[in-house]
Amino acid sequence: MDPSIFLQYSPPSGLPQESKLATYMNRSTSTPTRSLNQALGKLSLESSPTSIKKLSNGAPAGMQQVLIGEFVPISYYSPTNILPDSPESSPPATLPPTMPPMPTNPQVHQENVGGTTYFYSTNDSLNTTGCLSSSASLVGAEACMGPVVSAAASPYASQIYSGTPTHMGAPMGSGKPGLAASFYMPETIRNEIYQRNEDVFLQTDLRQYPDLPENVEMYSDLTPLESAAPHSMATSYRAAHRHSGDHYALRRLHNYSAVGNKRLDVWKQIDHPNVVRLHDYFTTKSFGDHSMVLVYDYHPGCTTLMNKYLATGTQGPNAEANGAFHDPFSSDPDAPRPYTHQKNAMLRAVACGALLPEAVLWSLLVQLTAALRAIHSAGLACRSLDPTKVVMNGCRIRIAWCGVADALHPTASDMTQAQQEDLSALGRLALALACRSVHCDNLPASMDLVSRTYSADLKNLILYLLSTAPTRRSVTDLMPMIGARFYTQVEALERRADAFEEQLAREIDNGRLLRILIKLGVINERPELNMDASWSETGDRYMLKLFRDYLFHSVTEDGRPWIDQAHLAHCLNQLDGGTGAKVELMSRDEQSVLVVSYAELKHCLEQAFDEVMLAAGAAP
Ligand SMILES: Nc1ncnc2c1ncn2[C@@H]1O[C@H](COP(=O)(O)OP(=O)(O)OP(=O)(O)O)[C@@H](O)[C@H]1O
Repeated sequence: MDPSIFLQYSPPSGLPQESKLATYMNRSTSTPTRSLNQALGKLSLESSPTSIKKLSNGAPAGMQQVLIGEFVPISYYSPTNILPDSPESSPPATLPPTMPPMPTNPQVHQENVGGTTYFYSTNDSLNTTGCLSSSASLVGAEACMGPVVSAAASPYASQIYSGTPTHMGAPMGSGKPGLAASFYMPETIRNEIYQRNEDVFLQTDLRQYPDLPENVEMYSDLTPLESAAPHSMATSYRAAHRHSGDHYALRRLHNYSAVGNKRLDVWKQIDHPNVVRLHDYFTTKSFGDHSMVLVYDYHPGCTTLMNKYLATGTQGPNAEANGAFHDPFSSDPDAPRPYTHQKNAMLRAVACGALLPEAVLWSLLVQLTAALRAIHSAGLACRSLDPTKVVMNGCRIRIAWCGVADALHPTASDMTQAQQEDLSALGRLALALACRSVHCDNLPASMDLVSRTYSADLKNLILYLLSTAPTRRSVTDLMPMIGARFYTQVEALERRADAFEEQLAREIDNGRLLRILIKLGVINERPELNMDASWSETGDRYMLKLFRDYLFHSVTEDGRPWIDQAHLAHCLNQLDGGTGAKVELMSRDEQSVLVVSYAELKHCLEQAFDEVMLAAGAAP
């Protein structure tokens, strides 16, 4: 923009009455208090929207075109550019203790430049007000959408995405990652999250289960997790809590006749990342019998270790994809037959790369031993550690349905023996995973495979767990065998946490911008409010309407829509921050330009939205 076009001009008095801005300006009671030069000095043109060429076609005769250089999307993610005058950039401690209200009629200076009228706020307190208003409205917005957070603790100036941290990006000099990669979530994380969401919303055809009760105590929408086997003693369901709507996994024990036992209350206390948490248990007659129901956390997208790593291709959905080991003694006629015995089949598995990498095995073992350590130190035993009762989603495994054995056998008392059996069960599970077969009865052949393929530590750990010596074993004895692999696991988890934190940093502002868009949508072009048909065309709302036009309906010099998503996000961030940066809004009749700060626009937005909310909550 060439400022000389303003400087040479001596302003006429008055606002063109045909301009719709007159409606807004009529509310002003003040007189101009500073010169156009002063006002221009305050303009932040680097981020000004007027770099959009507008009005070239069909501009009324005599009107001065506001022609400014093509808008160049500067680095919107650089805090120095995005918030030139941001009042929020000063530390919260410097804010005045009280919050002066936004003046309803800010002092406005107006200038007509060759037929285009410019309006400037001359209220010097605007910056401060904008800052405070933004804090206030943050609380307002949060109160409307969720828990209130301390506005002062999170100034908006620092809430704009600052780019991928170097420790997450490609190393310098190793070539640029694609632009898309820097804007979008990696496919792996997206797929993982989508898969979980899909699982929660997946509806089973409940006509197949006509006997399912509509409600079971506080739970409804029961969906079987597995097709029921005939004469089954237990059935699993996903269900929604009737009050909170949260999903839970229910385990129903059919024809349950035992009385309650205290161990289930101890199970409820176990809160461990590798144990599916028991929340509640109750007996019910909703299924037509006397059943006991145990209520667990529901982990969407789960599959059992059996299905993931051990089932043959026809049995498990993931098995084929993961190169599952084909059991040489499978009853499946299509399964490859061994030409000699189990050992040969295992060696063939090694040759075709179907065995799990050792790092995966250690990751599973570290998690399982962590779970057992928590369970045993609580004075409990798992009693059912087998691959069908360990579930997995992502890289996390959890022992499922803990406490069911205690519910079924409340009088079983030898806990020490049960814990020893847990360790043996862990040994069998480790061997099965190492051989990728549940048929490891030929122990020498299986151990031979393990020693040929994996480290001595893994072999020793399995031997220790399977040992039948009378000496008492403990899960803590496994620690030296795991050794430094524990650090590998911790490092992998930290890297994963880094990746998720990086994604969170990218997406964290989306909700904030959505809330602003919702507010604008609620206000703009509302046909009428409180019987006032001109509501959206007057006062604060008119400014917002022009801002909406500016944001979404800008056109290039030759009339084509001008769309730059970075610019959109930049403007919405400025609005949310209520910064002192100025924006020039053109009236639709192209006769006037209103120069306002984002602080003023933010105030308008909050006022108008509050009005709508008030009207919405009013008694009919
Ligand atoms: N807490 C949980 N959250 C989500 N899914 C789970 C949970 N626990 C288990 N599952 C899933 O539920 C499905 C059924 O588990 P379940 O143990 O009932 O299998 P099953 O083979 O039918 O065993 P059983 O014959 O003993 O009932 C499995 O696919 C498992 O992945």
